[in-house]
Amino acid sequence: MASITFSGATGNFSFLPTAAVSENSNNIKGGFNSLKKNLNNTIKKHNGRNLVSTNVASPPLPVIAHPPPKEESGDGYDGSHVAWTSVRQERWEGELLVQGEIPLWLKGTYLRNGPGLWHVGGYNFRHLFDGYAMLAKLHFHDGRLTAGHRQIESEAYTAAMKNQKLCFREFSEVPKPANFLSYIGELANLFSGASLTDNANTGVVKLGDGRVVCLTETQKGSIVIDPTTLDTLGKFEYSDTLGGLIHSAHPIVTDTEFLTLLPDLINPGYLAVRMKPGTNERKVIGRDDCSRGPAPGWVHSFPVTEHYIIVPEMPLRYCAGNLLKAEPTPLYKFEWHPDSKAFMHVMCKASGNVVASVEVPLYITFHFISAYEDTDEDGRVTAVIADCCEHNADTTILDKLKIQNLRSYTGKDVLPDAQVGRFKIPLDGSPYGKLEAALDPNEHGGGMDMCSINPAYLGKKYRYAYACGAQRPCNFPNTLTKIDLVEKKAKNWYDEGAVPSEPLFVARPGSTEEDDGVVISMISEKNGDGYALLLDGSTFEEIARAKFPYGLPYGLHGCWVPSK
Ligand SMILES: CC1=C(/C=C/C(C)=C/C=C/C(C)=C/C=C/C=C(C)/C=C/C=O)C(C)(C)CCC1
Ligand SMILES: [Fe+2]
Repeated sequence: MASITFSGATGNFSFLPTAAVSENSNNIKGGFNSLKKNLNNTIKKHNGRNLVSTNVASPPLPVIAHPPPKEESGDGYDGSHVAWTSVRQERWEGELLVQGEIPLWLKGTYLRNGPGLWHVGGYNFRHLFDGYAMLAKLHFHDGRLTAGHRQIESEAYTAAMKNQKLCFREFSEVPKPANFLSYIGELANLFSGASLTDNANTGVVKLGDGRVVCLTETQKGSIVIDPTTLDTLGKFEYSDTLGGLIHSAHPIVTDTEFLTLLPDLINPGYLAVRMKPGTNERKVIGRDDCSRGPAPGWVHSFPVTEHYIIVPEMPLRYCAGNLLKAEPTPLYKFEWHPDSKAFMHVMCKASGNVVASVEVPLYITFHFISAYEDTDEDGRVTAVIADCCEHNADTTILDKLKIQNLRSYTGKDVLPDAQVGRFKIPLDGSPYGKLEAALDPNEHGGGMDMCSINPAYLGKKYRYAYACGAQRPCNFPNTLTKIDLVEKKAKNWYDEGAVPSEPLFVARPGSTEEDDGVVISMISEKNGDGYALLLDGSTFEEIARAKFPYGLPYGLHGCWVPSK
């Protein structure tokens, strides 16, 4: 879609034709007229306002971003915290005024994906993970910052907008069948995967060949986007015949490969697969049978070391019965099976052989931080260490992430505790592994999730992790935390009322220290505002922030696309 660029006395800005089409507007075609109206308002309001940027690297900039009128969200929610409020409009792009200094070496685009719209045709979704995907971008260039956001045009989103109703099965939502016959058809669609969503609202990755793909847990929800325009380019079609409907939402992606796990719901186990850059074909590395249980454990993410793929087998297991249900069950598509125990498996990347399968204490994790090989004094690998954001084996976190619970914060401390869970998986044939807190959880306020590390340390022994932590009372992680796994200390960033999204570490080119770089996050504020935030990776002090024209909802995961 072409953009229209306008230049004025106070600077120039571009506005995409559908940018002013409110998500609530029933008349999509009428959007262009309202665009023109908004545009005239924008021009009038910005004429003569020449705000000075405090960024010494760039010339004074006009404010070129203008919030659209705050419309009623359409879901009966007045938006007291923008983190849990549907995005105001389908898309926007503009340059932001920077306070502080963006390092001149920071050249590239931070992309962040996440749910952004939780209602359709007057119907409100129940869970955070149900929302239609919204991509946000922060493009850093010469100390300046251009931002934008846009809904991903998945089939699920497009059909919902066209028909003004839910048309595909989301995390907790199921379309209502019109009658019994359509219910039977719906069941058939479920078995074929046709009724599952392709709403790619979880993550975004840059493949080794440069393609940028948004992902969710359904394989059909792999969608290629343009990292500059945020255009939806089309489905990422896997050209192999591996089949299956779901995969891990967090593949491990490097310049040379894409590794992921495909859970097998029929013969409980996992296929580990590899896809090379420039291809769409996944090849099997190996298969890992589940040790126990009626189905594989939920595998939202998994870690790797230099030589191994670590396959987690949580007692929170997929449940085919729950997949078929029309109403959400207490644990959605999953079931908690403590009797089936918990395991960690280690598969050799080269041979596909499973070299260790150990029972570990019960655990709940969605996000692994990283893993590495532990060696003895002779350099022999004796164990694998795998770290994760672990929710004290308590599934209640899933319920806390219901949109209603997030919106109805009363000031009570309701966020369940979490820890940096450190697994030690012996490779000497012993049947048991260990799980312990890697540091005192009070260091990060007891809550924690949404983590990243310096990507150069993927699979290697590392010291620092960046995550969201908690300053209590809270109902959701509300700090950014830098965790030092050697000193067993954390340094925390906090801004009252702020909900920060997953911190992403970008290394300074040529750096030799693990924490030499910046940490990028996007903040949703209680008052409806929001800003991009840059922290120094080493001191964890703020170095720059830039206010968005209006706050954006909370987003899940991001990636860095360096400029060429
Ligand atoms: C759509 C279907 C599914 C979808 C699964 C999805 C969208 C899962 C998303 C999971 C995410 C975003 C997990 C994030 C966790 C964040 C936490 C715990 C933060 C905690 C803070 O304290 C299936 C369920 C796969 C079934 C098929 C259909
Ligand atoms: Fe995730």
